[in-house]
Amino acid sequence: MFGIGTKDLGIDLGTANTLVYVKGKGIVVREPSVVALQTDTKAIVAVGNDAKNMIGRTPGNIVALRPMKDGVIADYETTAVMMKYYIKQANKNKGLFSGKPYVMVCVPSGITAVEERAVVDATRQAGARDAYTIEEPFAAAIGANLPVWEPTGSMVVDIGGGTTEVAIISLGGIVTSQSIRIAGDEMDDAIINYIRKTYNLMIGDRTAEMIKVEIGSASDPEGVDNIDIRGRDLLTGLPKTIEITAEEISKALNDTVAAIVDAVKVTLEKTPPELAADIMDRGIVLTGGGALLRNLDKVISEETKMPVLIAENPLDCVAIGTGKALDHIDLFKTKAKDSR
Ligand SMILES: Nc1ncnc2c1ncn2[C@@H]1O[C@H](COP(=O)(O)OP(=O)(O)OP(=O)(O)O)[C@@H](O)[C@H]1O
Repeated sequence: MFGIGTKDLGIDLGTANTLVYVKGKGIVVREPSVVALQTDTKAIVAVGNDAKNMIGRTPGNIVALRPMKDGVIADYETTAVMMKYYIKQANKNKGLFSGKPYVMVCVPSGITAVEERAVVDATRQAGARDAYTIEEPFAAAIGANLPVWEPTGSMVVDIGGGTTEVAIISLGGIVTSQSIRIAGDEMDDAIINYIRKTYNLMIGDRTAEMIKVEIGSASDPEGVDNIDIRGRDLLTGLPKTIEITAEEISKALNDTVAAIVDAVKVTLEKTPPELAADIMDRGIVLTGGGALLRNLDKVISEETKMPVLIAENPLDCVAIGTGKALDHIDLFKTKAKDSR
């Protein structure tokens, strides 16, 4: 069935980052989900890190774009091109696979059938022998080493760039879940809006993300330093530097954090009591880049009265889980056949 040397791939096709996991090797590609194209010919100028560095800095004939939005494909052709590039990259100089690989791709749990179809088709177009999908929070739970196949409740909150996925898992399936299109990108937008309104200063997406990572906090950022940021003064049109405090940024992030906490609470309210008791024992596990926001674990714990843990390597959990799910590919093949 498999070509000699063919290796299967797990791809975490994220709004912010794309990771490729090769069975038996681990994560071999980890790059931003960004592509830079010539505006007229659509020829690719750069993909990944090189393209991300161009965001907000391109001349008129080049555009740097993120083909994924809110966890789903916003630009089909560019997504396929990006995936093709990363599948090739996964094999670069390593000779990991010779034939076309089977590819497992993660998708948000709130995805529509049409959106899921687009992911499968784009993956095939990118060179997969066949493509299967796994729901992101399920992959995150596998990647965080939660006992997903056992008759016990596990709860995972995966906070990515475009979506926050909350799920209760038991016996190899999602019992109840909640997917909201509010996550890291929304935090960046909240910072941009706050700085524009308060200081009449326009900053770019990359600066906003840097501020969030450097001094962002879900609550009480005691001991976090102020930083200087640069942007364009909306009154004079000239570049300007201002100093902002961690308290201000924490306040700017209030609504986004509240929306994430709310999604966790709503999911808990829908959890059957036996599983809720299991989760009380083992705790809620946070994955995804958003899990690294200072004090987010504390705030969720205070609001839910549950223990909260951050997974080891939260940015890698979905990719690891997507890759590990390849060991159970037959389960996913059956599911794919059922829905086709
Ligand atoms: N230290 C940090 N503090 C806060 N946020 C962070 C930190 N590090 C990364 N992030 C944020 O995590 C997000 C990316 O996380 P991740 O790679 O898990 O998302 P993704 O899988 O690409 O997105 P999605 O799951 O929505 O498709 C970005 O918004 C990034 O800014």
